[in-house]
Amino acid sequence: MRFLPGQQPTTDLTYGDVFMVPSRSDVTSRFDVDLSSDDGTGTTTPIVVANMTAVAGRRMSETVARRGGIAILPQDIPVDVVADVVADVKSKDPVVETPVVVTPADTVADVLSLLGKRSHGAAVVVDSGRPVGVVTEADCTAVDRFARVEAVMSTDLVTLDAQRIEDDGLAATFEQLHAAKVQLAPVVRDGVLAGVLTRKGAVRSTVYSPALDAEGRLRVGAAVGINGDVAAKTRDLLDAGIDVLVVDTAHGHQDKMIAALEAVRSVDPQVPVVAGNVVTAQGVRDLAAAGADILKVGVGPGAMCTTRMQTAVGRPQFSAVLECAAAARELGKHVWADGGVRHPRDVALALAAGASQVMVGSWFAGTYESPGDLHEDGSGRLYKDSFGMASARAVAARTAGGSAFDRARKALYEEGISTGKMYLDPRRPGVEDLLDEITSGLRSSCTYAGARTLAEFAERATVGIQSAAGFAEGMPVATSW
Ligand SMILES: NC(=O)C1=CN([C@@H]2O[C@H](COP(=O)(O)OP(=O)(O)OC[C@H]3O[C@@H](n4cnc5c(N)ncnc54)[C@H](OP(=O)(O)O)[C@@H]3O)[C@@H](O)[C@H]2O)C=CC1
Ligand SMILES: Nc1nc2c(ncn2[C@@H]2O[C@H](COP(=O)(O)O)[C@@H](O)[C@H]2O)c(=O)[nH]1
Ligand SMILES: [K+]
Repeated sequence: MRFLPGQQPTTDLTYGDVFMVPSRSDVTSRFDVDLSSDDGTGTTTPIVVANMTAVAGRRMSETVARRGGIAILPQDIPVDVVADVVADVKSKDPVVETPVVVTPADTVADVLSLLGKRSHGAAVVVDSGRPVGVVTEADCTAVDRFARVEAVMSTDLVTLDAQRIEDDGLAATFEQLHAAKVQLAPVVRDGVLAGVLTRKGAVRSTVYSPALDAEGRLRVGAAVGINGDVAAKTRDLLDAGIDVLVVDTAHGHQDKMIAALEAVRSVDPQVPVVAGNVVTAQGVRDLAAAGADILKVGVGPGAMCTTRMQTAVGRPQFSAVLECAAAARELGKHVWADGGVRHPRDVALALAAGASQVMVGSWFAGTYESPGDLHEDGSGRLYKDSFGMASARAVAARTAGGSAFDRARKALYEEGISTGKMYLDPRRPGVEDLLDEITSGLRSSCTYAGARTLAEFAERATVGIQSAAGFAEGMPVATSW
């Protein structure tokens, strides 16, 4: 990446401070851009779901890996639960999606409480393993909430055979759904429900490639903190089958992190080890020397984060990524840009600055696939609760096993908000909708720069510095001014 001629920055910059100019390009289609990362994590979409309790769980992990990204399960989740989630994610099909399933005897209230778990807008009704109907939210309106599913479901079913999907291909399957005027259909194998395929899912599976391990199963990562028996926890996580290990703490450039990395290396992990967070070249060098393959960059840009207000510590994220990526490149290492991503442009800028991937937290909290319960705010808008991993809420959960005295001491150090409210975008309520928005923006950014790969993008991108008015000019204007 280079700055426009004459524009060497004299101050640290964040995503909003910069823009990219187009360069002459011989990339004629956005579909020709390869978004795979080159950092050894096996992702084909450079998006990592942040290890936050309000964001990364089993549905998120499965859904994002199917579209080429990877989720990191938070350090606060007990290891046996991580093992269970990893096994579950790895049991999922890379193309056929996991449906919401109900039985004919369930109630409309049951359906309504479950529909928001996935983005399909429908549940499959199953009897003895076989699909017998489909029920949508529309089927559940203006009926008694205790009405049984069998009374409201539609039974003129279009089902897809798993083998035929493979034989005919996804484009033909899409046409079949289109001709039948349905948005989704249960997928069966020997008559038994194997999953569901939506029209959008069929299209997406032709545009994205899933992030798969050597055995063709979806990938998922997990985080470990720097306290306690780091080697033992690492061993347990590796035994659970994780594909990436993130060693995570707020202040990554500290001796305890270096000791934690030594503990991690002592168990000889055969998966990439990510460590952070840092924002300086020296932080990169020290953690790389201690054994990190990938450095996680970002102090204070996170939406749930109060570190900068509490401590004045941090660094505007674009400059932090730029400096850390340059230092990492010299060592043959990589960086992940972690936090502060609110628009697709931020992802493009982080990658232009040299990150191999971008970590997204709070933005993804506001989706059907995040772990939280769906709430309605009284005006009809849907939202989910989000909270920082250093918030009082998370600290209380993390220290639950400690003595009351220790918990009271820890509670003094709150560096995150406990009460974030992340609204679902009615036009993009699912995480795949956000991935579509991000990756289409990013593919387009790459063609503007004349890049076919992310490595070419980081090399070719030309960046300028803008005023607040420059940034505002780029905003769409939906009503007259
Ligand atoms: N990217 C960011 O800007 C930030 C991210 N977070 C996230 O919150 C989660 C919890 O992290 P964390 O608070 O580190 O908790 P951890 O449970 O990982 O513990 C941090 C350890 O580091 C010690 N420590 C020393 N200096 C600091 C410091 N300035 N800030 C925090 N700990 C320090 C603590 O000791 P002692 O308690 O005795 O001081 C403790 O032993 C992580 O997921 C982290 O990524 C949190 C804040 C900022
Ligand atoms: N200072 C804090 N940082 C936090 C906290 N919880 C998470 N984080 C960091 O934010 C990113 C995600 O950023 P986002 O803008 O996408 O939400 C995450 O990966 C952590 O590094 C916190 O409580 N305090
Ligand atoms: K912030």
